[in-house]
Amino acid sequence: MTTPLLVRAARGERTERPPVWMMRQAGRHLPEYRELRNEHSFREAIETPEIAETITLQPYERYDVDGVVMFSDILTCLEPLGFDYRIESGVGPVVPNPVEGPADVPKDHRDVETELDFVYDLLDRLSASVAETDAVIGFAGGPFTLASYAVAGGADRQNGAIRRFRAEQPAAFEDLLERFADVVAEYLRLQVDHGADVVQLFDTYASVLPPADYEEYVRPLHRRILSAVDAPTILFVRGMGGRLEQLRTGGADAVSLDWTVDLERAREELGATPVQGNLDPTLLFADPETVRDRTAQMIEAAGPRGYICNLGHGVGKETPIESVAAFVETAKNWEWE
Ligand SMILES: Cc1c2[nH]c(c1CCC(=O)O)Cc1[nH]c(c(CCC(=O)O)c1C)Cc1[nH]c(c(CCC(=O)O)c1C)Cc1[nH]c(c(C)c1CCC(=O)O)C2
Repeated sequence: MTTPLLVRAARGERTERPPVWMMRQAGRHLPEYRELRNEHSFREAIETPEIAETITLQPYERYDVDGVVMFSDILTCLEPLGFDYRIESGVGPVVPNPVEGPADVPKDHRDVETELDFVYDLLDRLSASVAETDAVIGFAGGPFTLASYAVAGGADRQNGAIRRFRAEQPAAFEDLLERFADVVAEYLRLQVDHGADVVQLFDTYASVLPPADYEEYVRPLHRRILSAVDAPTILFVRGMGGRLEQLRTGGADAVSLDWTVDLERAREELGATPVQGNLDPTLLFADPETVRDRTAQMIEAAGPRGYICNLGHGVGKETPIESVAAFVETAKNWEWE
């Protein structure tokens, strides 16, 4: 069996060129995605394995990236805990039955494998349709980010609702995070059973907590979740540039950095820890030549060992295809001397 390039980089190996994929590579910047979404709601698309497979493979076919990220959403993990959700166009995620007080914190969760069987069906398909040299990437949301949606009932600037909940109801806050951690640990563990070669944990919003609280409530859960996963793991939390040590010790094999972090300095601070990132996604609105230059500078700064070429966050909605292609090609044509 051939080990995918992306897996080798996530394990910290030196690779002949950096593997490349993009967060949110399947989605609204692709006309073929928008076309399919005209016919199906978001929930219908992620819950129908045939449709989710088609969407997952769209960026693979168009750009020949080194990994496909299963087309799904972090919000699926709300369901085993009894929360409903939908994605409203122009609004974003909506949770119609949010947590309002301690009594709304679930005591237990439903069976993850049964509840989220469409995800496992999707992964079975992807492991059959993706080449051995390329990686199938699974993922889940982190407990803080999921709890933020469950408490705020939707997107929430600065995550004020969950931060206030933690102050008013500290025990319930801790319980809620624990419940999500249970679901996410099981969810990711099963993704690997169904063929995920790598998994990424997105606790995107967790850095809004003060560092001491992050240390107390969030990091131990990341470590617990990731220790249950029998495949290379990547941890993404936005805004951790000043706290790289907290990210490095989160229990993942590799860390994913946002675009505000200086890659060369981060490499010095992080030592041997593999890194993924971190081109500013809005730079992809520049012309392809500029994108090539900036991507090359980034790869130079990262160096040949334990590095996965990616953006610092997801591909934006109207991003021009030619510039995305220029980003991917720069990594694919790279040769370390
Ligand atoms: C916080 C978060 C969410 N979802 C996700 C996160 C963590 C990563 C991050 O910080 O970006 C993760 C996510 N969401 C999606 C993917 C898989 C596809 C991929 O990465 O290629 C992944 C990995 C698809 C999606 N998830 C969503 C879309 C857009 C759906 C559409 O309108 O067609 C996609 C492609 C919906 C969604 N779901 C969520 C948001 C904020 C939105 C966008 C709302 C909007 O802009 O209307 C919650």
